[in-house]
Amino acid sequence: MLNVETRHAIDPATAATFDTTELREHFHVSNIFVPGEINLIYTHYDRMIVGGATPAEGPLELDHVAECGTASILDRREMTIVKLGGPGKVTADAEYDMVHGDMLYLGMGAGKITFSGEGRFYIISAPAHQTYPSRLIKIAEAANVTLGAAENCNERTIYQFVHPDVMKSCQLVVGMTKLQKGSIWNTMPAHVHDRRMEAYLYIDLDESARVIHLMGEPDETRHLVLKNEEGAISPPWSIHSGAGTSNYAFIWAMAGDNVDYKDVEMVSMETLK
Ligand SMILES: O=C(O)C(=O)C[C@H](O)C(=O)CO
Ligand SMILES: [Zn+2]
Repeated sequence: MLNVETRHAIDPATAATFDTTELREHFHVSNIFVPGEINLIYTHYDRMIVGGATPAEGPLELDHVAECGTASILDRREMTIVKLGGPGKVTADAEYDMVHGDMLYLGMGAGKITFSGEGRFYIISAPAHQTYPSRLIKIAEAANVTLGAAENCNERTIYQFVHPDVMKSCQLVVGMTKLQKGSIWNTMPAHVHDRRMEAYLYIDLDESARVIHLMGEPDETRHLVLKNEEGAISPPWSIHSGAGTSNYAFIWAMAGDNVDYKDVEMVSMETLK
């Protein structure tokens, strides 16, 4: 069963008027992993799609998505699939066996996608203009950078999977950030990047743990309280940062005008409100 929800783009002045329910309606990503279902959110931020596939009784197929207006979803798109939980398999232009934390890049034209096996598959897709080779990327093959310090509670390693230092893609830049035990802050100091939107999915949290995700323009911030395997859609004008009640990991994914991870505007602590 395929469900697709459309999220229209919200401007910062409108977002500043939202109450908690409205903020969550527009920016919160939840309930994407439902056994036997593929659930997609088609955003109008760089037309990024985020979603989940959770095979239960048998394999799930992703092919025609009416919102994309093509015969098959990857006819004019690229995709990254992240494996969460038990092992599983993706079949598209080839067969890919995946374990927790693996990322699979599927290039434009890779065809119908079949998900099978255990656990959940996190799906990220953006429009593409040419075909780059599909590739299964293990964490050991990702570029990585360690940032922060234990005394600032933000010691973390940023693993860059779909990134120019590792492989070519059209728009997608995707990775996973893992916080050390005792560290709770991601992306603080915060940044924005008007050239690219971003989506976060928080993972590896205990049932009772939460991340207070910060969003909004730097001088007009709001928050979303998120649990395990929930996320946030970050418009290009918004900061995306968070503090957890424990350490955690998260998957970040961007699409937009460039694939330059370092092309960001840092936000000074004086600006944050
Ligand atoms: O912990 C961090 O800092 C991040 O992982 C930041 C994200 O990768 C990001 O926002 C990329 O633009
Ligand atoms: Zn960012």
